[in-house]
Formats: sequence, C-alpha cells, structure tokens
Amino acid sequence: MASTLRVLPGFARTRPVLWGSPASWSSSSMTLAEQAWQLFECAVGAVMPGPMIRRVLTVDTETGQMKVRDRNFQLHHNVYLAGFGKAVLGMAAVAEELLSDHLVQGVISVPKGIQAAMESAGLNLEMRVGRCQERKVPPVWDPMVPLFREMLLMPHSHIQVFEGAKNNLPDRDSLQAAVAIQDMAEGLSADDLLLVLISGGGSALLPAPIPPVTLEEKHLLTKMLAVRGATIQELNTIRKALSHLKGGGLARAAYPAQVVSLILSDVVGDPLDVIASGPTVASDHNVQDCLHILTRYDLRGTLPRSVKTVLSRADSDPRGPPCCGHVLNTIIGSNSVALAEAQRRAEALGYQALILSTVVQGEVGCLARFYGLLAQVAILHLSSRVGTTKKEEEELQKLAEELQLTDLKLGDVLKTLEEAKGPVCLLAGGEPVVKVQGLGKGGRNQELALRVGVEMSGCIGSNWEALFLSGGTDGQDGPTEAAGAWVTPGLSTEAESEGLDVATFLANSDSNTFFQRLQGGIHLLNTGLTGTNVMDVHLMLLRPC
Ligand SMILES: Nc1ncnc2c1ncn2[C@@H]1O[C@H](COP(=O)(O)OP(=O)(O)OP(=O)(O)O)[C@@H](O)[C@H]1O
Ligand SMILES: O=C(O)[C@H](O)CO
Repeated sequence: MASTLRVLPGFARTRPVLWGSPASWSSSSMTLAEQAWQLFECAVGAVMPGPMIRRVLTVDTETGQMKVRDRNFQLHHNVYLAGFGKAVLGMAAVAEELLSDHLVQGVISVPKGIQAAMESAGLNLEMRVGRCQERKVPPVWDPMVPLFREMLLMPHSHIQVFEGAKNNLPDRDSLQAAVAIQDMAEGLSADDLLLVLISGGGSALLPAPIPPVTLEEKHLLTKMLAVRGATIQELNTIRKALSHLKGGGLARAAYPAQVVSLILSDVVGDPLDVIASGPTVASDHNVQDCLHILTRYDLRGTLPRSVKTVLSRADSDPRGPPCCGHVLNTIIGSNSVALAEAQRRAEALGYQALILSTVVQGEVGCLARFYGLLAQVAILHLSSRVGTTKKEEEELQKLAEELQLTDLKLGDVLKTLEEAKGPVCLLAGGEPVVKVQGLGKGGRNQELALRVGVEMSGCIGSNWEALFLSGGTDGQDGPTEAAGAWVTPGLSTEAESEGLDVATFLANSDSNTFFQRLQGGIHLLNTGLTGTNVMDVHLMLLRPC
C-alpha cells in the first residue's frame, strides 16, 4: 500500500462537479460520470469500518450487554481484542469506542505505514472538501469525511499497534505481532471474551510458523506458490498447515474464553476458512490436500526439510481438530454489501438496478469482451430491438461460462432489459486477474476499464449514453495512486484525437499512464486509500440521451 496519498486532485481541478448531499442535486442534472462516482462512493461507504461494525455490534455500556447480530454476551470489563488485516485499524478504533471500559487490552497487526497514511488521507480529504466549499463547488467524496475521522485510535488507547508485512509479505514485525496476540490469547480464562477483527491481508500479518519451519522458509514457499499462479484457497491451505494460529489455531489458543470474530471478506464467495487463513475457523484440510497442491505447482522436490517434517506429523497432531464450539464467526462486510448499497443509490437516482454477479474472477481481456458485448446487447434490448441479438446473446453466454460467473442469470437480465423503460444500472464485483506484460504502470481496474472502453465503441451512434466504471474498494489499484477508472464508448476516438495509441499502452500493461494522459486524467478514480477492502466494484450505466 502506498503511504503517500492524493485525493481526487485531477477530478476536482479539471471540472466543476455536482456532488454533495443527494437531496440537493437533482439526478437529471448530473452527468453519467458524476452518478457513477456517487455509486462507487456509496458502495465503498457501506463497507467502511465504522458503518460496518456499528451495523452488527452494539454495546449497552451501563448494563454491559453486547449484541452481535442476534447473539447476546454479558460483558464485565473482560474483553480482549485481537486484529489483523488491512482494514483492521479503523475496525479496532470503532470497536474500542463501542466497548468503552469493558475493553481490557488489545493487540492489532496492520500494514506498515497505515496509521500515517490514514491520517494524511483524512486530512487531504478535509482540506479538499474545505477548498470546494470556499469555491462554492459541491465536493466529491465528502460523505467520507466523518468516516475517516473515526479510523484512528484515540490517544491512550488500550490497543497496542504493530505495523508490518510490507508489500503483503510476512516479516519480523508481523511475527512479533503474532507472538503478542498468541500470548494474550493463551492467557485468557473462561470468564473472558476475545473479540477478533479480521480482514484481507491478515495471513501475512499473523505469521506463526510451526518449528522447525522458519519465517523465511514459509515466506519463500508462499511466494513460490503465488508466482506459479496458486489460488488464494490453495495458498491458504498450505499456510494453515504450517502455522500455529491459522486454520482455527487462534481460537484454540484462546480456549476456554469465548471468541467472537468479526470478518471483512476479501475473497470471492466469503469462505470463512479462507479469509486471512481462518484463524478462528476449524480447518478441514489434511496433509494429502497440501501434497496435491505442492505437486500441482511442481514444488514437492524442492521442499525444505522443515516443511516435510511439519507436514509429516500434521495428521497425527496431538492437538487434534480445533475446538470451535466457543466461537462465533460472522461476516460483517463483503463485496455483496457494497453492491447492494450501490444498487439502492442507483434506484434512488432513477435507475433500474441489477446485480449481475458477485463472483467475478476471470481474466480481464475476456471480462472486457463480456462487458463490451453486454453493453451493446443491452442497448439493443432497451431500444426494443431484441430479435437482432441472437448471435451476440450466445456469445455472451459462452463468455459468462468461460468466466465462471456461476451466479449470473443472463436470461433474466436480458428479459429485464427488454422490459425496462428508462435508465439501467448493471453492477458486479469480485477480483479478476491480469497477465502483466511489459514494464508499464497499471492495475486490474484501470486495465479492465481501458479494455471495456475499446469494446464499447460498438455502442456509438445509439440513442443511449453508456458508461463503465471499475474501482478497487481499497482505493489503490495495483501499484498506482488511483482506485480505478471510468470510460464511455467514445474512449478510442478521444484517445486517437490526443495521439494516444491504446494498443501500445495495453501491450505494455500501462493503463495508468494512459488514463493520466487522457483528458488531463479526468477518467481516473483518485480516491486515496479508503481503509477498507472488499475487492473490486464494476458498474455500467445506460441512460437514454
Ligand atoms: N502494470 C499493471 N497493469 C495491470 N495490472 C497490474 C499491473 N501491475 C500489477 N497489476 C495487478 O495488480 C494486482 C495487485 O494489486 P493490489 O495491490 O491492488 O492487489 P490486491 O490483490 O488487490 O490486494 P488487495 O487484496 O489488498 O486488494 C495484481 O493482480 C496484479 O496483477
Ligand atoms: O490474508 C489473506 O489470506 C488474503 O487477503 C485473503 O483473505
């Protein structure tokens, strides 16, 4: 994660925008780009740590009644807090405020530089909103200001913060954090309650290798798996087998204390045992699963002796299966929550809004063809020219199968489009993959947007305006300062008129440079780090001209 932040400079500088409280701006006076920005903001706002934690956790500090969804817990100054993940700083700050003096002690492991980054993100945002107000221009992203204010721990907090795992890799600092968390958990009694805050990036922030495996060996093995294309499910199966705290290990360490885990999902399908390698979830993988994975990536022959030793004794592990009867695991935020909020906002803006899929995972080139074709077919359906699209619909179905969009009901979507009378918003989310080639600067959201922009040129000439936006909810798309980008069918023409050759930028994985140059960067989503992460949001807006 970058520790330097810029919040919306390009957008605020280059165009007067109509943002601010939805009530004060009529939806018809907003451009498509302004509406798309607002929907992205709503999606991210719904999964910011504050709103997320407050939705599921309430504490009556007088009576000591803590409620997590429909479960009640009696507190009596007996709560301990452990947290690890990229979004955990803000989650911990809000949890500490709610728990008040029922919180005895806390330890969190968060990415290096995150406290300074969040502080400066909040300050930048407030300054920019202030400048907009002085110039009487409605500010972009302003509902985020109070959400940023509550993301930092108070002075004299009871929570000890460890920053580590630079570049999402386990290191000495995160190892130290894991030791502190393990020590705290092991010291708890049946009278105590351990509140565990978990988000993406938690695996690297909680390394506890089982000896004789060393941190370096574990680091090297996970890196080798990652570069060979192992999925997060495969990676975390191996991590669990080699760790004291993953795969239910933290729950085991805290026994007999009650454990309540609040989990922000960054994995498609929200599998509890995969997110951050499931430290409070019983693991049902065995050594055979690990050996299959290591064989698949041709790593069996090069395994360090220590790894072989740990794997060979795993099935006869005297610790036995982790006892998780004392644990409540609950997902508090996910891509679906973000999309549902964007859907609500789109409906309020007058759109018929549909969620296409929350499990988008395929390759961006294939996904861009899908979205480009969908835009064309959708416009023909909306224009009551249904009969003309049979071939395209078959192609769409094939692409959906290739992309494994298992939750997409294409027939229903097309029927809804056929019957729709006005503007339509199509939403989807997940985490597609990019094959990086060349030395350019980009991210999967910007690359997807660029490719979709090209594919959408077939929509030019219709009576419908179209826009596609792709943004990472964490505010950082790959190693760039943008969260993503938005495009319209005119992209190729605009690029050509500015002498930008799209094919050359794509061949060099240079989508960020492309968008920085195109029209002074107005297509970039420069949100700055958001302090949350539920993968990516894709949205397509179609509105009659
Ligand atoms: N030049 C590039 N063009 C396109 N994509 C890139 C480029 N460089 C890196 N990427 C992609 O960026 C991704 C890594 O970025 P990022 O830090 O946003 O990771 P992430 O997996 O989204 O992490 P997190 O789970 O925290 O969101 C990888 O999928 C990689 O393929
Ligand atoms: O930390 C991890 O394991 C990944 O971010 C998936 O949750």
